[in-house]
Amino acid sequence: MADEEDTKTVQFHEMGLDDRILKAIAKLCWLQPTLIQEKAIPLALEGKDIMTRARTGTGKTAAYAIPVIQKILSSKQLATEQCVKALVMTPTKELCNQAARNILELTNSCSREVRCIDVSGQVALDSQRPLLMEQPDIVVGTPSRILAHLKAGNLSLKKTLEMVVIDEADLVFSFGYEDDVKALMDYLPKIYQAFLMSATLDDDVKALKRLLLHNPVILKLEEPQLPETSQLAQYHIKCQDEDKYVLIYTLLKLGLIRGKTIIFVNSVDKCYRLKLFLEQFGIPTCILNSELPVNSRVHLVDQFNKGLYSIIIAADEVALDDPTQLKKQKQKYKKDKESGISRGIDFQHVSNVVNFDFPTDVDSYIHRVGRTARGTNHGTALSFINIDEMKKLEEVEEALSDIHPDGNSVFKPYNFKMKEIEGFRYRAKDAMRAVTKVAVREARLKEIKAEILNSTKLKSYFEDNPRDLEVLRHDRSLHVVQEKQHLKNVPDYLIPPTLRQNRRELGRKKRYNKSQTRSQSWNKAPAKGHLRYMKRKADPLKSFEFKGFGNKKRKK
Ligand SMILES: Nc1ncnc2c1ncn2[C@@H]1O[C@H](COP(=O)(O)OP(=O)(O)OP(=O)(O)O)[C@@H](O)[C@H]1O
Repeated sequence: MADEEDTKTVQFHEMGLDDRILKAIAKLCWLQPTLIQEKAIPLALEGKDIMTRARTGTGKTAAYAIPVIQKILSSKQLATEQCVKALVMTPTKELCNQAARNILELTNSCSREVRCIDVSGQVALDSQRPLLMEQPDIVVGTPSRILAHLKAGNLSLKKTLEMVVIDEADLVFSFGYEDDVKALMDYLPKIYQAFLMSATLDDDVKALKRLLLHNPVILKLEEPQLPETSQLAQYHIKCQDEDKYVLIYTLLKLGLIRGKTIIFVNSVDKCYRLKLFLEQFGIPTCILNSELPVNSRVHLVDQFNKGLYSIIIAADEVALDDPTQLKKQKQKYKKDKESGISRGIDFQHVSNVVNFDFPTDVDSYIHRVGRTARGTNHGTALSFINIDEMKKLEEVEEALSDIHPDGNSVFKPYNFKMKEIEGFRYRAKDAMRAVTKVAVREARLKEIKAEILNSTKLKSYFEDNPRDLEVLRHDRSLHVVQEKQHLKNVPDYLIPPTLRQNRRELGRKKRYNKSQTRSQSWNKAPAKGHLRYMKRKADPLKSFEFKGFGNKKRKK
């Protein structure tokens, strides 16, 4: 009985939270707190400084945002004057933007009683001054941006600040913000409550702790670095480098990878190469890499989250997006090279992560794969492995051995017989021929051009120089790789016999779904459990019998 009491999750409504926060949580459909939220929120409400280490995707943002909002709402009841009460710092603009949006979601029932602004945007300091003069309750920014505002006198925290948060704390120093954080200390009051949130507790986080926290509670959750196999299924396919293109095309075209998908590659060039390749088969994708301006990246992730795109091809190189930090960031660039794009970004409802190129280290694998199976969602990770990458796979296997303490590997092999898809290989070769160096260069230029046209900074320049704008608009690229009708459809004879049934079912399901959508207005909604079962069943990566794939021996 006592044990039952101990293991019972403390629910949100048992934490003494304001009704408006509970309403916002209900709107987000969060049924119960995640482990880190369950542990951190009550301690934070007691006023403790907290340092946490919790796995990626476990809801660390809400673990600090909920108590921060609760404390601000409570202080409002005392009719104190409007002032900045909380400072939230993260190492990149995207993460600032994301934190501010999460805070907004959690305050959307507070009818602007809690105001939060994100000052990390690429605009002049002066243009944000009026916003800061309004004394928002929460200010979000990178350490260098906050320091710049403090130095400019746009922000004053000495008398009013009550809470300081550093999210993704392990990246703060390695992104070159050490001096800024140290300089910032002079502008903070003597007493404040602080939270350090991190996916790892390394020496940098410990140094930050010494700098910012007073006698903190350390919440180091003893949990595997990635979710259990029941939530996250991890597969690998052993293949030659040149097979990767035909494989990804086949898996996508035959519907073996379905739902929102992030395909990771190891270079920006490869992003464009793969995009141009897939487009010829009528598979639309969008690209995410650190070359794109931060606004475009934020916009893209937003559109992906809204469901406008379903496949992102991402090259995870570090996002060196703050010019003032560039030199410092470059010095430590190597350390976080791999995690730049994947770190901390909350791509929502991602069904699959595909490592087209295997990541160069364990951390990077964890951060890439951590983009799926977030919160309480399920997901699948599939890694293409060539012979040279086997050692890296073993390193990841070793690092994730805590998921399967019984000694079994966390990876399941994805038995795919390459010879079954020979017909696809010819088509892939045909498509690959069009992906020349010139075409890739044109595609990159096209993207930069689109960015220039969309740039708000250059708007006034183009107003004064309309001819330049015209030239840019009409300067069409010479080598556009077109979608090819004959490649778009897959004739039946190309499909391996074992997959034909799968394809028929796919077609039937599509027709069934259409008729369901039509009739749903008068039909009773299916039970949630049934929906979950259907979704799992419909996920071919999980439900398909790969082992029988053209294997005559097994048929016996
Ligand atoms: N209690 C909850 N129930 C269900 N989903 C939740 C809950 N809390 C947060 N989430 C969702 O989980 C996802 C991950 O949350 P969040 O980005 O805060 O994780 P994180 O631990 O900060 O990850 P990372 O270390 O990668 O930044 C988000 O989509 C969020 O909406």
